[in-house]
Amino acid sequence: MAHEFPPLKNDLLLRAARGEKTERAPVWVMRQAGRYLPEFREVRKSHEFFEVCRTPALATEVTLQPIRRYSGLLDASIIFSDILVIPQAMGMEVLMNPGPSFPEPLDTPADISKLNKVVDVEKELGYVFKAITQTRIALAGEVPLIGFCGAPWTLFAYMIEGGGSKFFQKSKTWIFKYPEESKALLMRIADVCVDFLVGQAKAGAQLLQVFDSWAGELSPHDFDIFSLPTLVHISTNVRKRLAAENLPSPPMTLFAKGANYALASLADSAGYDTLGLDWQIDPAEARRLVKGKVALQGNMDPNVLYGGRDAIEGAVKRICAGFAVDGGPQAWIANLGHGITPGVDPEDLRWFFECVHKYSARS
Ligand SMILES: O=C(O)CCc1c2[nH]c(c1CC(=O)O)Cc1[nH]c(c(CC(=O)O)c1CCC(=O)O)Cc1[nH]c(c(CC(=O)O)c1CCC(=O)O)Cc1[nH]c(c(CCC(=O)O)c1CC(=O)O)C2
Repeated sequence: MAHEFPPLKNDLLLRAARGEKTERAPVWVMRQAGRYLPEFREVRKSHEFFEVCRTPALATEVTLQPIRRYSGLLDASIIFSDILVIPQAMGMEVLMNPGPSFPEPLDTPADISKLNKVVDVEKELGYVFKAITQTRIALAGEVPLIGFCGAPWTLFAYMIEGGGSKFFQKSKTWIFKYPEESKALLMRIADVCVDFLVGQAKAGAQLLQVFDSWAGELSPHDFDIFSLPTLVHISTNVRKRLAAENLPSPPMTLFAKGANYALASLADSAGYDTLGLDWQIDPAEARRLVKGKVALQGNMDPNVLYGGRDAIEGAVKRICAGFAVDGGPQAWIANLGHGITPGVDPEDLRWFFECVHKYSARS
């Protein structure tokens, strides 16, 4: 069922994602609804993390917090959720204490039988769809709403490591010792990603972002074998499924953190409109590698936000100049190179937004 939503008043994000010239760069930041905001910490005092994700009224409230606080400065909202809701939907328990931890990670391929055989995404993750629809209504068209999911390789690593990891020894053991079983599991995760993103688009998400946060742990060779095919599977099938129902596909962004080695090939053939960049690549070099085939998003080091106003202004100025095409913003979404961290002063983030408005403006 298609929903009727209030008309969109600010489409800078969608125009930049389509590669268009814009009067200034649209800006948002990954993790913009979160712990650096006192109003978020207030909600978290009385509600567990996954309770916020699973309760549409709470997810809507925290998604809107940065939009309210930075009214007129932010050009996108992102639905409050987490990449780890997919492993939960596949039957795994995930705790947040305070970082993610899986009491029963997958140890060997025999453990794959513990996962749900069929994942009913509507039943398991329908709460995200409800939150998206409610948030679209509450946004009243002020800015577009982004939906997202984790990429198969990153989720696979979490499911096997049982949480964050420094050396990725267990997940690497899987791909090198059990490559066929690994590829099959990665594709199973990819199928859930497809259902999840299609559901988010139908619920009202206006752009979809896939987070391959641990792509940089793979060698270029192994990325091509264990991640890229699943990323192509997702972009191709999300569009196909929506087209089959005569629905438009929202623009899609891939953030493959640490995989700047793959930028040229991702721009060529991964099937995404925008590639998100971490801070380890120079903007002009990224532009050169993608040859105008995709839009770019990023890429200020999130820790610059701890450096004070002059440092922030200097970095934004440099980045705006680095991404500019013919002297102005085109096909660029300003963002950090990864999520904002909990200790940032919200007023310093406001300054970041103000600097982007100032230095990216087409003269
Ligand atoms: O330590 C980490 O950053 C990753 C581990 C972690 C995850 N969820 C988590 C934590 C604990 C924590 O943030 O402390 C747990 C988590 N997820 C989130 C929060 C809120 C916050 O950061 O203050 C939190 C902190 C929990 C809390 O409130 O106490 C929400 C979240 N996760 C995510 C998103 C999407 C986005 O980034 O915009 C969003 C929504 C943000 C929004 O609505 O504005 C995505 C996410 N979650 C996660 C990852 C994997 C990252 C990695 O492992 O390097 C990623 C993707 C990424 O950031 O690259 C896993």
